[in-house]
Amino acid sequence: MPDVREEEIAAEQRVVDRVYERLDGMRAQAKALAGEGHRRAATSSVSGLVERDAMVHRAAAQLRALDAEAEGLVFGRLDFDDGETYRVGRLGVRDGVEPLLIDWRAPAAEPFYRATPGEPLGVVRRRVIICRGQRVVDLDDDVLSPDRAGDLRVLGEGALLAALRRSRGPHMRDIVTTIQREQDAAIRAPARGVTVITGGPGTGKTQVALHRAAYLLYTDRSRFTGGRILVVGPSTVFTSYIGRVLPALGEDSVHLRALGELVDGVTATRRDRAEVARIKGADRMCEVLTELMWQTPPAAPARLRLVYAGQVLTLDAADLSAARRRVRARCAADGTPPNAARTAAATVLLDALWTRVDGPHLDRRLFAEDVGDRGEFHRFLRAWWPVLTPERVLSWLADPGRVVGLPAGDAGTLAGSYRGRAGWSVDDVPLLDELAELLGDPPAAPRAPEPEWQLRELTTGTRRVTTFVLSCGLRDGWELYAPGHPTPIAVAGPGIDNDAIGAAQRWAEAVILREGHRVVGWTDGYDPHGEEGYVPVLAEPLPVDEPDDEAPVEEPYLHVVVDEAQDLSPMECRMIARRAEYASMTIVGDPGQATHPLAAASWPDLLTRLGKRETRTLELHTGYRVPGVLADYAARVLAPGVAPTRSYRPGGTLAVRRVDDLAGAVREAVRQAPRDSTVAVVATDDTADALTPPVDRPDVAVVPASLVKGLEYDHVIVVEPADIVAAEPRGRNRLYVALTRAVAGLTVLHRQPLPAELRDAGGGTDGRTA
Ligand SMILES: Nc1ncnc2c1ncn2[C@@H]1O[C@H](COP(=O)(O)OP(=O)(O)OP(=O)(O)O)[C@@H](O)[C@H]1O
Repeated sequence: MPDVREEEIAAEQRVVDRVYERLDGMRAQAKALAGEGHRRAATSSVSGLVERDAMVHRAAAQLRALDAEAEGLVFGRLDFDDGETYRVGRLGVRDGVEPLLIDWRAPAAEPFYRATPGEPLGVVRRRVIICRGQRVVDLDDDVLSPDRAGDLRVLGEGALLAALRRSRGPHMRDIVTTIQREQDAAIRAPARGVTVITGGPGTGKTQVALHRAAYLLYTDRSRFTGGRILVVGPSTVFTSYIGRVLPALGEDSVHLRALGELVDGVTATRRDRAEVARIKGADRMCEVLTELMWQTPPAAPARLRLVYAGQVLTLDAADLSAARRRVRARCAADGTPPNAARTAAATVLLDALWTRVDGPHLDRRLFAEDVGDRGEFHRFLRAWWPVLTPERVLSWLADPGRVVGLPAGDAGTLAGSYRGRAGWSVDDVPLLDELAELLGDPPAAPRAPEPEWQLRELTTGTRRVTTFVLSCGLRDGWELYAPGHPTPIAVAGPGIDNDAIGAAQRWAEAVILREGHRVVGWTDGYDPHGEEGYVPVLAEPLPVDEPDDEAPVEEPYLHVVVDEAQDLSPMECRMIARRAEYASMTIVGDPGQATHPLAAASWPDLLTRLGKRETRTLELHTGYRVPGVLADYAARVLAPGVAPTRSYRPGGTLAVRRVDDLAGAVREAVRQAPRDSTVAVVATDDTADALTPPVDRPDVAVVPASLVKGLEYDHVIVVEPADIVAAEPRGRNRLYVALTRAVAGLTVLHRQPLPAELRDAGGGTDGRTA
């Protein structure tokens, strides 16, 4: 006889089967929608294409979401005190009007993450349904009776422990089944204003930030369409680690970018040393860059020489410098940026040249017209006042003589960082962004004038028309031409009499409508065949999304999420603030892990840098990554005043070893790490360069300490903590970050004495603590 549990599993299986059946139906519908879209495209009209694109896009998004969510689709069940029951899953699934599955982000699913015995919210039982593929394998029930109030440490303990024990892949997985109460409160906090989410290592801040993005997209879908949430992470290693979580959550309308990727066309992964980062990250770089961009470009000609009215006119280097200063002063008066200042530069140069002209009989205006039109003057002007790119200007900093506004020592350090560099550093990206803003855009080239409309123009050759043209004449029947097309887009054939202008116009109006335009009236006009031609007075586009050849206008972000925000320098804040000007924000971070030399002293300070005011702060207290024994060890280097995290994860092994041969000890520690686990060797950036993973263990990563933030591994081997501390002013925090990456095992290897706080670590410097 099957026991109660098996019966319950079988009952859940029946529901899960129904949901998957329905999912198959939804998939078939989405495929049919895509097919219909392609069929419409066969009409090859503009509106057909637009419609096709929209349909195919919608169908593809639906299919993607259905496929991404197919695994573990149903994961929860809530039983209420009024007898109502429903299932919670990764997607909302209906069968007709009956809701089979509630999307985890829907308000109705909230009790799944919030109900406790003390505050049951009407729930009598909360069940986690554990599936493997489409098969229900286990159930985990919380009975929320008031007599168990205070009994519950976490929600869905069995499922949570199972999730924490699950083996780790190279990518972060979502936590929709096991989101905890305080995390849920942060995920579902209102979108408006600025939400600060803070907590120690492993408390799920990154998870919360990503689930929050998915939640906001779900609850405010009409507002957030077309990629209008920006999520910023500290490094490309980090963004690729978390990159799979969002699609798995069913969302692809999010721009996920590392700090080093925020400027289009640049992907920076290298961080500068702390003393360089301190200079590049400071606000005063704005002045340094402003001074820099008005300087004479290195390749600019040093002399202007031309002949006018038989006289040789010359401007030498000193004259040209003076002229450049005058251009800058003029531009400062009306806020013209350098890239829009070439006209001002021409005027100033002509003024300077005119002072060289000898001859009271000569006319100033004629002189300016003559010289200003000459090719040689234009060539000089383009070389002397080129359009500048941020990359070009920033590279000038390799010359310390160009650094204005910094103490000599800093100027030398800054210039040194640009000599022999391999590509841009992450710390350069805010400077490139600032320069893009400061340099401005060159004035747009004047558009070619529209060809003048010629009524009843007679011509025999083909010509592209600028509006729809209904043409009748040389051939039988009527032909309709569309803007930009040299051949007719529709031919009425002999079906409409050559004299039936009204009928032909009605036919044309129908075709034009299909092309997404509305005709307001007809008049005579250019006829491609040289006979009778009629053009619409106005054929205005219908309000449809026409495919646009022009560069897309960048939509402002409506919400910006910043992870590891404790580390943002003032210049990085300016870069993010530019993208968040009209956006609400979620700021996520841990002051205990702040390593940037210019990290803000507090959240209010950081928000001031971003030009925002805090609206709400939510704190996460429980850590799910680092087992207690490792968390306690790491907390020894935690800055005073920062509260350590309460760890929920059981187990963990700590080994601290003093060794003579560091490289050999690293190899040995790697060898001992289980094969099916993820392993990282963390060392100072300089040492990491010299350590290579053993050839037979490609799964072992050697990670410079500066890049390990936000990542996690089953086993972490931290090499020479004293060096990590000594490498930078906030080296202690860097070490804290390195020590809090391990999910199961931490091995600390050292040849030098350990930093004082870590000495006498439980089992001694040679000990192993479990
Ligand atoms: N509710 C949860 N259920 C299951 N796993 C969880 C939960 N919350 C967090 N985790 C896991 O704990 C680990 C740490 O999460 P996450 O990286 O989001 O923490 P964090 O606060 O951003 O850490 P850090 O500050 O060190 O970067 C991850 O493996 C995550 O999947």
